[in-house]
Amino acid sequence: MRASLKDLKNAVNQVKLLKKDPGNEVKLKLYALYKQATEGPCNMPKPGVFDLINKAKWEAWNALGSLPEETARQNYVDLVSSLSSSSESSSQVKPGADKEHAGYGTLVVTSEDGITKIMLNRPTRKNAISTQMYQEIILALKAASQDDSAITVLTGNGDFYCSGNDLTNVTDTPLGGIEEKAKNSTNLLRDFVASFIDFPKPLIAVVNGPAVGIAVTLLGLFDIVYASDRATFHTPFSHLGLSPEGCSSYTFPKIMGPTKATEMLTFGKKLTAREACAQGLVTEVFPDATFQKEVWTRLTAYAKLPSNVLRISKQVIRSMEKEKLHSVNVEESSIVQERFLSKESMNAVMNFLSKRAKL
Ligand SMILES: CCCCCCC/C=C/C(=O)SCCNC(=O)CCNC(=O)[C@H](O)C(C)(C)COP(=O)(O)OP(=O)(O)OC[C@H]1O[C@@H](n2cnc3c(N)ncnc32)[C@H](O)[C@@H]1OP(=O)(O)O
Repeated sequence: MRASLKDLKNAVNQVKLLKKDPGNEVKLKLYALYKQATEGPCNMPKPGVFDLINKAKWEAWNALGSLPEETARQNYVDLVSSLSSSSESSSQVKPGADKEHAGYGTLVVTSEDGITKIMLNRPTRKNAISTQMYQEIILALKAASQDDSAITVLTGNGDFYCSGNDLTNVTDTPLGGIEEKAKNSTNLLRDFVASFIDFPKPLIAVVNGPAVGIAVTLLGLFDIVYASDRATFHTPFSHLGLSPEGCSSYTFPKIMGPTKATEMLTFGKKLTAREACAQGLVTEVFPDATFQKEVWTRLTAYAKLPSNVLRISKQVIRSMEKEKLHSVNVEESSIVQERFLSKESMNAVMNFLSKRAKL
């Protein structure tokens, strides 16, 4: 059942009773969701640069875009309920209770009911993957591969699933110059993709909104992909002077055939969720209004199956491909390293950054 207005009111009261201050970032998130749930999309003029607090509030609300009011209400209630349980669990850890894993700056990682959920948590940047986020996802997958959950889920916070590689990643050039930056970045890219290839349990993508770039290509390495009907799938590599990664040069032609894969990966054709489902990249599409409820109900049931059997089935289905996927990953990463240094790629990034600066 979706959260009602009464649930929202109760959750607002619950916030006042929290034992632990949830911190400014979470408070901003609560503010934005409340405004979206009660007033709809942000309709206020952007406050001036020196009005720091109101500007931060405005940005958090505005970042929710056209998120429907009922979804914002549900997200508010869910967030408060997770805060209440984590504030309880800090004083008394109940076996099997929702457990938030500490130590991540760009992710929220929780384990509950046999499911480890890794949520990308940079909603104001549309969950773009910063260098820190690449490193934290590698760590979170490593930890999830060893915990006692049956399945692992990757999803996004806010209105986007993920806007792909953070295009500002290239701006902090090390002493060794741009060549060293390209080498370090593509080593990280290779290790990041390898951690998906090697992940031993069922890995499920809950695609809550648009996905771009590497967030799309990686989907070929997931075991199930559920998408909201609001999600889109876009790989603008040629527009960025880049080449396909995430093993997509191998998985996409296998999944959808070489010509459809070429339209996406070479020509940057953006697919709707239904088109992506028809082409086999997405397992099932759900209406956005019921997406979270339907998906989590189903996953909770799946996670009750014996976890060792789920692991074994995944190995049986995927193990034959592993060696091939690793060699594709190494090859793709080395081509991306060259592309990073190309004029087309540098110009595309500079273009993006200068457009941002003018806003
Ligand atoms: C270290 C290893 C690296 C190896 C990887 C190499 C291979 C590359 C893989 C890729 O993923 S390529 C794809 C990269 N992604 C993009 O090109 C997307 C760029 N962003 C956009 O096109 C748009 O922002 C959007 C995602 C379509 C959203 O548009 P919308 O109008 O809804 O919101 P915005 O106002 O544009 O975004 C809000 C805020 O977020 C910033 N942002 C969004 N995406 C990124 C990003 N990928 N990198 C950095 N920043 C991003 C955007 O600039 C806005 O910031 P402010 O202007 O508010 O400061």
